[in-house]
Formats: sequence, structure tokens, C-alpha cells
Amino acid sequence: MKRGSHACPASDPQGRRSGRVLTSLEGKAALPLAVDPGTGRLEFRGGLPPVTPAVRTLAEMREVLEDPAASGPDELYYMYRDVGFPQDRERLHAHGLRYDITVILPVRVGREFAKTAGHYHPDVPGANLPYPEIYEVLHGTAWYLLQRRSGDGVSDVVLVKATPGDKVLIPPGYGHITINPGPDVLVMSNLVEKDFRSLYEPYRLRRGGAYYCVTGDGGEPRFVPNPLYGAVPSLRVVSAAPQPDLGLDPAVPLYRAAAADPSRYAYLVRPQERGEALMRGVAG
Ligand SMILES: O=P(O)(O)OC[C@H]1O[C@](O)(CO)[C@@H](O)[C@@H]1O
Repeated sequence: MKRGSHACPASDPQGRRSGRVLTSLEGKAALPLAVDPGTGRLEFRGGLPPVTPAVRTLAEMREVLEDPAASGPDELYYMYRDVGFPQDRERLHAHGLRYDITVILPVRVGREFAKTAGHYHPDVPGANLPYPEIYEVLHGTAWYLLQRRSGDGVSDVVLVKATPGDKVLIPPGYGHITINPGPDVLVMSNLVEKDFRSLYEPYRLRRGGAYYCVTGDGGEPRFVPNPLYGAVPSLRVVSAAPQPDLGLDPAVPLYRAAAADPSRYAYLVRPQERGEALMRGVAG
């Protein structure tokens, strides 16, 4: 048996393939959690209060797909919002923060790799600066496709490649999609201001992001521009770099760092206090 795995039967509320060996997330998440790689469902252990996930269905995603009529599984990803032990959640809430976990199945929809719907964040009230967000990979591989809105189009498109432990700061003003380009289920966490509502309309209007991630001839992922954006800047690829001064350390789970000292992440609520430092992750 693989280290970090447990041979207990997985639950399968949707009646999908289950009963597989669960993969523990405890090492990377610092929470007693495991994932069923077949169903994408999380198992909450050790007294961690279970959360019912919001489900993103293929029906909802059609308007942001390269091919809106493509076939794929009925359910694409699961969003477990506000995860944590009660005392930690209260501490995070007191600082205006929330910790979520998202599970993206390793599937294709037509020739597109599984991805999130994509959204921008609204401005912080009175600051004329949108909220940033931190993502962290707990299992699998994540490709974060970021784009900066400019007038009717986009002025910058960046792909940040991340593997377990990596943390990626979505800078103010960048919309984002997460792609699962790998053969494994992707499990990632995020830390974000707890109350704002994401803005989906710009992505819906153009049927997704500035690029689609599709299967190449050999089955490998490759990017094709979305023609509804007109001319798009070429894709800049960067890797997820540690930023210790922003609390982004690959060796320290985000949950542990945030629960221990939520004030380190005050910049997610008041980004105007950190200014240009928040743009470093997308610098060329
Ligand atoms: O809202 P979308 O584009 O479906 O993306 C989902 C992701 O966004 C979040 O709502 C946080 O921004 C997460 O819960 C989740 O990972």
C-alpha cells in the first residue's frame, strides 16, 4: 500500500465508482482529510466537521467550454467551502478570511482538460483594487491560467504551474481558471476574503478564458487561443515561487500558517497595504 493511503471503503453519494483506496491529504493540508481519487469526494476524519460540497456540473460549465456541446461526465469539480476546526474557522473569520478545498477530477470535456469556470474578483470597497487570493496544491498538478482584464480584452495571460506544496497568489485584477492537466485527481486549497462574490460574467460572455487547454495529438496538454477574445497576448509560463514575506512557503501548509497567525494574510482583505509586492508572482 502507498504511504499515506488507507484501505477503508470510500463513500459514494452519487453512486459512482468508489471503494478505492483513499489518499491521505494530512501531510500537505495539515488537516485529517483523505480523498477518494475515483469519486473526488473528501473524507473528513479525526473530528474535523464535514462540509457538504457545492458541485460544478457539466450543464453549468457548457457556457465556458471550447465546445458547448462536448460530452463529459455530469460532475466536474467539488468545492468544499469554509473547511476547518471550529476554533480555527472562528479565528480566520475574525480576520475576514475563509479556507476552502476544491477537488477537480482528471477528466476531459470533449478535447478540453478539466478546469474551473473562471472568474474575476470585485474591488475592495473604497480601494479601487480587486481582492487577491491564495491557492495551494494538496495533491496532483494544477495549472493556474491568469488573465488581466483591459477594456474589452486582456492585456496579460500567465500560466502558473504548481505541484503539491506550491502556493500561488492570484494578484489583484487577474481573473483565474484552474486546469487539471494530469492523470490524477487535483486537490487544492484556497484562502480568501470570506464574503465577496466572484464575477463570472466576463468569462461567460467570451465562452471561457483567453486560452483553452486541449489535448494534443499525443494526448499532451496544449493551449489554443479563444477566438472570441480577438488578438490575445502570448501565454507567459512561470512557476510557483516561494514568497516567505507573504506567507507563501512550500514547506508550510497554508491551513497551519493561517490558523496560527491569520494577520499574516491581512493583505487578502486589504491588498492596498502591500501594493506591488502582490504582483511578484506574475512577474516575468
Ligand atoms: O468559482 P469557480 O470559477 O467555479 O472556481 C471555484 C473556486 O473558486 C473558489 O470559489 C474561491 O475563489 C473556490 O472555492 C474554488 O476553488
